[in-house]
Amino acid sequence: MASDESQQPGEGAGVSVPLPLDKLCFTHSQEGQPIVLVSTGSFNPPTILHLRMFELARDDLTADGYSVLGGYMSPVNDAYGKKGLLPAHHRIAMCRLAAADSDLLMVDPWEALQADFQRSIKVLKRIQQGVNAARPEGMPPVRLMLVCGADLLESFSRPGVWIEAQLREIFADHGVVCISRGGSDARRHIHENDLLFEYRKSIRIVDEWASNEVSSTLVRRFLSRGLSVKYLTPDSVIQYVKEHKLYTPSHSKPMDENGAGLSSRTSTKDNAVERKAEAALILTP
Ligand SMILES: Nc1ncnc2c1ncn2[C@@H]1O[C@H](COP(=O)(O)OP(=O)(O)OP(=O)(O)O)[C@@H](O)[C@H]1O
Ligand SMILES: NC(=O)c1ccc[n+]([C@@H]2O[C@H](COP(=O)(O)O)[C@@H](O)[C@H]2O)c1
Repeated sequence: MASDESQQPGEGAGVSVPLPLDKLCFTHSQEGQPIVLVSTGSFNPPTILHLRMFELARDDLTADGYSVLGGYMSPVNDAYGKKGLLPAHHRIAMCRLAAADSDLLMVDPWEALQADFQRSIKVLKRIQQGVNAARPEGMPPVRLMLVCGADLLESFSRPGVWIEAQLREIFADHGVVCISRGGSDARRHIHENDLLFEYRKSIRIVDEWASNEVSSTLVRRFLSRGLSVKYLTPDSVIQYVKEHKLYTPSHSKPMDENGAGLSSRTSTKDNAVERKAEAALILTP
């Protein structure tokens, strides 16, 4: 299905960003259909559960004969405007630190560096193009799958949040790996929603049997109260947070303090200028 197919890898509405490819394990491709995983989100900050999602998804797909070549975290654009969202350069830096120890995870800063909010389908298409352009000759096309928690799956049926045609494209062309999460019943949600039910075969539900109550909200709350977050997020992220004095009570104020709108999905001019200035720095891993 068509969606920005004309867009070249690394090219968006704003800053051109190379796709990191260093951890992609192209040699796995002989073992099964090649898959690359992508998770979009705030990652504010990344937690161990964000990292776990990729491990769970890889195990589940591998057990069914797929070959997972790598994975990407794509931090959301500042214009998403979620309350307390730190500027993208901090979230990109923390995601990179969190991904450093992973054998499959990379961070694609493209979405965060664009002039405006980007729909997830665009992120999937961009990474799909970049990965396939780099794949060795003779390898079958690599499929990009969206990895998410059950709460994100629930948002698919929230009016005005997603575009139905794009959801159909995500299901039909990519597929979703949905990780169970306390408070969300993914199976029931699929049963109760006609669109999700229609595409139920494109949604893999993976149960996390270890306790997974950790969220970025919890980590931010602990940090703003001066409490320990050790074992909830990697030590390198904790170090970064300390060095940059993030998630102190002043950082937890709504986004306008940081230069972006609260809930409108458009960025200010100042934000765009700042983002361009930061881009050179961010593009260097
Ligand atoms: N504990 C978890 N279990 C399953 N999925 C999770 C978990 N934490 C995050 N995710 C998933 O990771 C993706 C990115 O999430 P996000 O950055 O919004 O984290 P979050 O912890 O939900 O954030 P916040 O608490 O700030 O709302 C989403 O698909 C979300 O569902
Ligand atoms: N239509 C869309 O493509 C769409 C809608 C809502 C959220 N999203 C993405 O889902 C993620 C949700 O992140 P949070 O769970 O932190 O709100 C973000 O990366 C956001 O870009 C995409």
